Amino acid sequence: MIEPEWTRGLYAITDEALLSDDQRLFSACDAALRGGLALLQYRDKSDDGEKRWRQASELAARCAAFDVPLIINDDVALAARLRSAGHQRVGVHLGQQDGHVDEARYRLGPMTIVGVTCHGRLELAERAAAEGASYLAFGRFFASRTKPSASPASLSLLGEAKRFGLPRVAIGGIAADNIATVRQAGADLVAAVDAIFGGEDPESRVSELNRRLAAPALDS
Ligand SMILES: Cc1ncc(COP(=O)(O)OP(=O)(O)O)c(N)n1
Ligand SMILES: Cc1nc(C(=O)O)sc1CCOP(=O)(O)O
Ligand SMILES: [Mg+2]
Repeated sequence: MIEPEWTRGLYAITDEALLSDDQRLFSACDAALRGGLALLQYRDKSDDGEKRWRQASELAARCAAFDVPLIINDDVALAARLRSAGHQRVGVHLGQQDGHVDEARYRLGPMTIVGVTCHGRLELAERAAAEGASYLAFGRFFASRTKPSASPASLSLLGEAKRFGLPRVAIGGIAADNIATVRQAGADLVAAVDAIFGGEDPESRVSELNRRLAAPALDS
């Protein structure tokens, strides 16, 4: 089977504190897309529904121009609304408290990307794989400024999770100086917030992360 292009590479995640208004959000995401992303996740923990709809629909259009899927964090209803509005390459990321894969698939369609947080636990990955997840996210692997409270995970998980046959995402404190480590440990996709959006010039940051990601993993 030919792997879809989104299954390897860099996965950028937005943050409403770092990208605090529409202009910053859209220009930073455009720059990151120009640098070369496999996936972009819209992560906004506010309860401002009007803002979330406005920003997510604009990002969906910008991602479509780069042929990059947009993943909506937590919110299946928002993803469903975007799909109804014609944004077909919109998926969802679910944490352990964010609902079930089968329900998301039922609402969003069988081909939709539905990613699942598995923290540092293979049994969560096994369950997510059995329920039909599109990718398995593990972390955090390093100290994270964005989510310091995230529980730590061991790098050896990434190799062990190969048996599920799904793309493995590594997240948490990943930056230019450690991205090769998670790649070598088996990550197919590497997710980052601060390393991409935590300073000037997201395009150069993404290019540099991609350059360091290019080394093949030992288990590929
Ligand atoms: C790619 C990716 N991996 C993990 C997470 C974390 O999801 P969750 O545990 O639901 O926590 P919040 O992001 O909702 O705070 C993620 N968003 N993306
Ligand atoms: C949203 C999120 N989830 C995590 C997990 O471990 O589940 S770590 C994290 C934050 C990732 O941001 P940064 O790249 O800035 O560390
Ligand atoms: Mg969540």
